[in-house]
Amino acid sequence: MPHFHFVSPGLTADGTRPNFDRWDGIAGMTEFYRGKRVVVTGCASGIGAQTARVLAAQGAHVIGLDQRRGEEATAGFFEVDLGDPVAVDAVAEAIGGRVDVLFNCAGMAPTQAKMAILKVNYLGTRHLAERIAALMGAGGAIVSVSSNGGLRWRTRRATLLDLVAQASFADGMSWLKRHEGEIVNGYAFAKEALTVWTLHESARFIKRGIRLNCTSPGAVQTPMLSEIEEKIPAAAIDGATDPIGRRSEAEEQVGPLLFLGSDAASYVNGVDLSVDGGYSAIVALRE
Ligand SMILES: NC(=O)c1ccc[n+]([C@@H]2O[C@H](COP(=O)([O-])OP(=O)(O)OC[C@H]3O[C@@H](n4cnc5c(N)ncnc54)[C@H](O)[C@@H]3O)[C@@H](O)[C@H]2O)c1
Repeated sequence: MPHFHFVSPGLTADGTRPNFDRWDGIAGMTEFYRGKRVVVTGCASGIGAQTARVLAAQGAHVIGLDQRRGEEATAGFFEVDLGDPVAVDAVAEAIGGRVDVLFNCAGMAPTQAKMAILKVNYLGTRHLAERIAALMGAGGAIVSVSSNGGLRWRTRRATLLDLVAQASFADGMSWLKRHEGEIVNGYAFAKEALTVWTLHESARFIKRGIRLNCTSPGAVQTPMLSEIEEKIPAAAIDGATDPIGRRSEAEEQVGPLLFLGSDAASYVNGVDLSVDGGYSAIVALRE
């Protein structure tokens, strides 16, 4: 059976350019996910739960992954700890078949232990993406939720590229253990690594017709932010909501994610899209 070679309805056979006979650009975005097989991590809560909900409403076949079950009803669900590469391999095997789009929304809060965060938010997320990419054909897309907590990746570019060059989960883990003492903020470093991995690997993935992009949200009102607020004063969090002057709702993160995963973004690759009300723009001009 010639499966795995997926041709997106809106793209040419090599998956890299719109088929203008059938393509209706941005107008087709709401129809894009109908019948698509989509994997969403972190589907039990917050941004992942909202992403899974909207995708299901748009007619996608949503396979949710999380370390625990949430209230969202996805067509399929796998319980998995993204910090466990053997479990990630088993889930990718169990998903099998063709996958059209992967949304990496799962993540651990900055309040958790440093090495656990690095393992889940970077190493495990990357490992899953590589495994799911093997189930995609030309026209596939991977969109990860990074963070504007990682917006200073340029200040550590060489170090982060060295980490990204570690080919396997185990190699990455050894690298992190060797450099543990130098990593001050595990959450920021993990998000910087995820962003740099996305930018770097996008050049490689696109040769297979798979686009790789990420979003960097600012403060989003989810259970994770409530957890953060128990340790960090609300005023410090709201300091990073400048200039829009309010926090994001989880739903407001979904549109940019769905856009990047769809054919409406067929020429968008290797992008870190800030979804933070303009905060990173201010920082970029200031620094
Ligand atoms: N909330 C914010 O302010 C904010 C800001 C920037 C980026 N982000 C990022 O957005 C993403 C979604 O976060 P959220 O705010 O919706 O948080 P959330 O806590 O509501 O949801 C995160 C989900 O990830 C799952 N998860 C955590 N560790 C896991 C593991 N080891 N294996 C499998 N699943 C795991 C959790 O069970 C949970 O369902 C995260 O990557 C987070 O870092 C959030």
